[in-house]
Amino acid sequence: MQVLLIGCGRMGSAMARGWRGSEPVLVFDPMVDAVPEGTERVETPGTVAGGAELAVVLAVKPQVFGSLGEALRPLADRGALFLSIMAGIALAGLGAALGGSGRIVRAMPNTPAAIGRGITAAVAGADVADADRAAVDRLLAPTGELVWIDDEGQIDAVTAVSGSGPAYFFRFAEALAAAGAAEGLPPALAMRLARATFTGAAALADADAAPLADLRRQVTSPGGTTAAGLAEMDAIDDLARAVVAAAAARSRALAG
Ligand SMILES: NC(=O)C1=CN([C@@H]2O[C@H](COP(=O)(O)OP(=O)(O)OC[C@H]3O[C@@H](n4cnc5c(N)ncnc54)[C@H](OP(=O)(O)O)[C@@H]3O)[C@@H](O)[C@H]2O)C=CC1
Ligand SMILES: O=C(O)[C@@H]1CCC=N1
Repeated sequence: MQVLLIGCGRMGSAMARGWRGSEPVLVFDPMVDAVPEGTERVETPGTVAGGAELAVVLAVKPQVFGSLGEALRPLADRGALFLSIMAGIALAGLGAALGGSGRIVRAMPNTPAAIGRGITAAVAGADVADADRAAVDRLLAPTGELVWIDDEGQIDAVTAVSGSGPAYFFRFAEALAAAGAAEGLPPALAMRLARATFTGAAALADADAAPLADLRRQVTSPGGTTAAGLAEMDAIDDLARAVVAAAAARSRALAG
């Protein structure tokens, strides 16, 4: 299947790198100086040839999409399959912008997609056939796991948990490093310890299927240091609730 990528920033270029060699990839992004090796730049997306065998991947910021819908309509008219990874923009809004097309899949990946370790949730529009789902399975395979959901109403929460989620873990590791420095460690050593602990804990959780609560208990000696630290973390549930609620609310607001 030929791919036309609209927007070649962080996520778009990560996906394009994964497709190289397996799918012919055209890129429309007037803002980037160079497109990824093995892909071809196009100047006017609406003139790209191809009908049902063309997949148009929407990877611009949601705020930019409004100015692009008109230019992409000819592709929808010719029956192209659309795959949107934009936060917030609902299938109904995408369909309206594309002149009523329902051959649209709305997906929410995350940045570990760049190394094939992402997780994406996707929901299909009304006119998406089984063959289209199979095409999306193939397109997203290089990015990691894919889970199909039936209820589009869940996408805002998905965005808030896994779409934005990598940033929360990075932020916590940054805070852990800062706390280590405040406790007297040289900042560079504190950051090294925090980062290695973060990636090591993630690798352990990946290698061991035990519930996370069990992995946590394995660290926590009764009456020991971890128990003392965890006792200070009671607010984490409310914090996580506020973080996810804020991100989900922002996702809903981006729909405009
Ligand atoms: N980053 C993430 O973790 C995730 C992002 N997403 C979604 O993916 C989409 C892209 O995000 P991300 O890759 O981070 O964003 P980027 O800003 O890195 O990428 C968007 C690209 O589109 C370019 N662009 C701007 N205007 C146009 C235009 N009119 N036509 C074509 N290209 C244009 C941008 O150029 P310029 O930078 O000069 O404006 C940039 O190169 C967003 O909708 C976001 O919601 C989804 C999941 C995770
Ligand atoms: O911050 C954002 O809006 C995008 C969507 C999910 C991750 N990044």
